[in-house]
Amino acid sequence: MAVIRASGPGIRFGLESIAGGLPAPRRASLRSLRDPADGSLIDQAIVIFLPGPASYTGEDCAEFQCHGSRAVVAALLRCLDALPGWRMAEPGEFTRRAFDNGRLDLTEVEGVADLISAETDAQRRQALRQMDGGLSERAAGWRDQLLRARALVEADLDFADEDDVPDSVAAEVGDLVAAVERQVSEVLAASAHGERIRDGFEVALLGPPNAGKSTLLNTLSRRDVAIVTDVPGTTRDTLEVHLDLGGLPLTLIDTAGLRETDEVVEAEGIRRTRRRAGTADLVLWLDETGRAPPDDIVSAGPPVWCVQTKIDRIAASASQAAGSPDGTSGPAFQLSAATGAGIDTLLGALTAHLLSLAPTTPALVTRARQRLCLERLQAALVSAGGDDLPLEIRAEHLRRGTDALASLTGRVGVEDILGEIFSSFCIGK
Ligand SMILES: Nc1nc2c(ncn2[C@@H]2O[C@H](COP(=O)(O)OP(=O)(O)OP(=O)(O)O)[C@@H](O)[C@H]2O)c(=O)[nH]1
Ligand SMILES: [K+]
Ligand SMILES: [Mg+2]
Repeated sequence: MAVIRASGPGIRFGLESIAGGLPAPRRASLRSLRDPADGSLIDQAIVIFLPGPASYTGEDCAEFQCHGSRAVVAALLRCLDALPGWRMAEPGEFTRRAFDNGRLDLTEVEGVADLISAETDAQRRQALRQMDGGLSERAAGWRDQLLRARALVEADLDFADEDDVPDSVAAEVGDLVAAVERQVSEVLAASAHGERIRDGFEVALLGPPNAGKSTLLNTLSRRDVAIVTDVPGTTRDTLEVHLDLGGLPLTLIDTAGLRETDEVVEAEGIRRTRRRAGTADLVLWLDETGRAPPDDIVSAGPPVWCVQTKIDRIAASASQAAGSPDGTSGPAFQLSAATGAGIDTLLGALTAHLLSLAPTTPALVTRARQRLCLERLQAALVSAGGDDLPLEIRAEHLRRGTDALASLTGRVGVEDILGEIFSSFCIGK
C-alpha cells in the first residue's frame, strides 16, 4: 500500500471531486477514486478525512491509502496535483504548518525531526520525550513565573507612590527568579548528555601507523569501511561510523596514524587526528607494543584508554592482566581483531563508561540551539537577581529572560533558523 497525505483549505473540495463526496470524519472509508477530468477509475482506496483544527497540521487533512504500485501512485498524484490549489508538499511542510498554526512549538518540531532520524533506542526515547513537549512544558512554566515577576516589578514601578503595592514585592520577585534560575541550571547541567545522545558519543581511535586502528573500526562496525593494508600511513582522512552500543549511539572515528612525516597529505591527516583527539569524548590509544601515548595526547583533554593490539602475535601475554601504562588514568586493554580476543571486554567497558556519563534525570535539552537559549535565559536571571539593582534594570533583565524563552519555543526571533530546521525533514512530514 501507499499512503498519500494532504493538508490545506482545499481538502473538502478535493475529496468531493476525487472520492465522490466527503467521508465521515476520522473514519476509514472505502471509496472509488476517479479522475475528475474524465470520470475514469484510478483505484479503490481507503480515504480518511481529518477535519482541522484537531489534525496534525491544524488544517483540514486527508489521507489516501491506495495500492502501492508506481502506476497507481503516479496516476493519483497527477490527479491531486491537477486540482485547483493543490500542489506537492515541500520537505517538512506538514510540520511547518503545524508550527505556524501553533500545534507544535519549535522544541517539539525538533523532537519530530530527531524521532524520524533516531538510530538507537536512547535517541528514540529522547526524541519522543521532546516531541511530547518535555522541554516546552518546562519552558511554559518558567515563562508564567517570569511574567508574574515582570508584572510585579512593573506594578511597583507604576504605583510606587501608592499604598496598595505590598512591600514584599522585591522579595517575591527575588524568590521567583531564584526558583526559575535553579531549575534552568539543573536542565542545563544535563544538556551535554542530551546533545551526546542526539549526536552520538565520539570515541576516537588513535595510535602509531599500523597499530590496527582501521582493522578495529571494521571489526566493531562489522563492515569493511576503512582500507586496511600493511603499509604504514594507509589512513589519511578521519573516517566515522555510527554504532549502536546497547541502545546508546556511538560515533567511532578512525584517524591517520601519528608519526613524523614530510608527506603533505599524511601531514594533513595527522593534523586532523590531533584536532579530533581534543574534541572526542574518549580516546582509545592503540599500540601493538602496549606503549603509553605521548604527552600531548594525554593532555589533549578527553580521557585516554590504552589498548594493546594484535595480541594473537604474542599469545603468551594474552593471559596476563594489563596494567595501566604510565601517564594515563584510564583502564588498559589487550585485544586482537584477528581472533576477536578482548573485543567484548572493551565493548563492555565502553558501554559501562557511556552509561556512567548519563545524568540521573533525563536530558531535556538536546541541541546546541536550545542550550544557547537557556544560557541566555540563565544569564538574564542571574543579572535580574541582583537585589541592589534599580527596579527598571531588573525589569529589563526579566524582559530579556522571557525573550530567550520565546526564541527557545520559536515564538519570536527565529525566522532565520526556521528554514534550516525544516529543510532537515523529508517530504510528507
Ligand atoms: N595479526 C594481526 N594483524 C593485525 C591485527 N589488526 C591489524 N592487523 C594488521 O596490521 C596491519 C595494519 O592494520 P591497519 O588496520 O591498517 O592499521 P592502522 O592503525 O589503521 O594503520 P594506519 O592507517 O596506516 O595508521 C594490517 O596488515 C592488518 O591486517 C590483529 O589483531 N592481528
Ligand atoms: K596500515
Ligand atoms: Mg588505518
